[in-house]
Amino acid sequence: MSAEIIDGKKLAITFREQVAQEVAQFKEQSQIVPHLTAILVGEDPASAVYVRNKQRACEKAGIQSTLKRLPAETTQDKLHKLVQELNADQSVHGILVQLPLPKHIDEVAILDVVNPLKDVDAFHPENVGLIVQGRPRYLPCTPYGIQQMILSTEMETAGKHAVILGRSEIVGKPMAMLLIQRGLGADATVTICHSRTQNLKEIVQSADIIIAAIGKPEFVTADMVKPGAVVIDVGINRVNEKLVGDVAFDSVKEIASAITPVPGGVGPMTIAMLLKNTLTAARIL
Ligand SMILES: NC(=O)C1=CN([C@@H]2O[C@H](COP(=O)(O)OP(=O)(O)OC[C@H]3O[C@@H](n4cnc5c(N)ncnc54)[C@H](OP(=O)(O)O)[C@@H]3O)[C@@H](O)[C@H]2O)C=CC1
Ligand SMILES: Nc1nc(=O)c2c([nH]1)NC[C@@H]1CN(c3ccc(C(=O)N[C@@H](CCC(=O)O)C(=O)O)cc3)C=[N+]21
Ligand SMILES: [Mg+2]
Repeated sequence: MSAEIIDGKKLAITFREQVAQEVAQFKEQSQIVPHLTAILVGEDPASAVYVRNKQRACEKAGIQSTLKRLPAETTQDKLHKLVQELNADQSVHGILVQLPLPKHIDEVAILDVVNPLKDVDAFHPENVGLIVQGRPRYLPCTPYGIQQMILSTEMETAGKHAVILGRSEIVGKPMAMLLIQRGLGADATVTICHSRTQNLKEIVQSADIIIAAIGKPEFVTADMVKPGAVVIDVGINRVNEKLVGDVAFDSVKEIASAITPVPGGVGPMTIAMLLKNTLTAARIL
């Protein structure tokens, strides 16, 4: 039996329409246009895709979006000052610093400067702390989108074994935090795997839910997947000009009960959640 393909693009459109309605209402009441500003330093293929799609999505939802492009050689100090300027700019509600930053930049030091109230990625330690404590201000866009996709399958997550591949601050770690919370689309038993994990294949084989976020094209193969598992593919890899995920989609879909495609899966949902967070930012500022 072939898996249900979780249509992230379609689900994202539903969420974006909802946000667009709320944005329109908010504008009418407040006369304020929600405004997201992203900073992109240098070039990164996954960031390039993100930048393009999110600009378009913002426009459609009635959210103003600005992109600050800086050359790869930009100094720490210059970037730091730009973030401070945006913090002080009353017309900017959401600030997003595209990751990864160039090697010579201290990423953490920059992210720490973002006003936590404008931190729509939820990377600031204050926002991470609130997530860990189960009282989020902003939900991290990619994990939040993934949780919504899992909810859309109507699969019970309570008590299930979720195995996350990757321990990044942007996907793996916050994903684990959402799935261990009490409540709907959560209450899972969570294992995080990374490049030092032993017996990774056996651990993944025991998963009811697999979330692959390592950035290795088609790393998760059919022999690693328990029949009936739900498989979420976060990977955005460019292979011969094509977008490929971290899961060997064609073979895994024959074993899984549900699976997300790349493109058309997690990516569009990440953007939908970013729009939601930008509206939240405009409301709380
Ligand atoms: N669709 C979307 O919305 C988004 C997609 N992405 C994509 O998701 C992927 C992951 O991104 P991100 O989380 O930023 O990744 P990072 O590169 O920051 O982290 C990768 C993680 O994977 C682990 N890892 C690498 N190789 C292996 C391996 N062979 N076995 C087990 N673990 C491994 C690393 O382990 P260690 O810590 O030990 O190095 C690390 O924890 C990328 O393709 C990225 O483009 C990212 C964000 C959003
Ligand atoms: N501070 C920060 N926050 C991020 O959330 C962040 C980041 N930096 N750096 C880069 C990664 C990557 N990322 C993507 C989001 C959406 C798509 C996306 O829209 N994907 C479409 C692509 C469709 C296409 O254009 O081909 C899809 O998968 O269907 C891709 C990649 C967010 N990231
Ligand atoms: Mg660095």
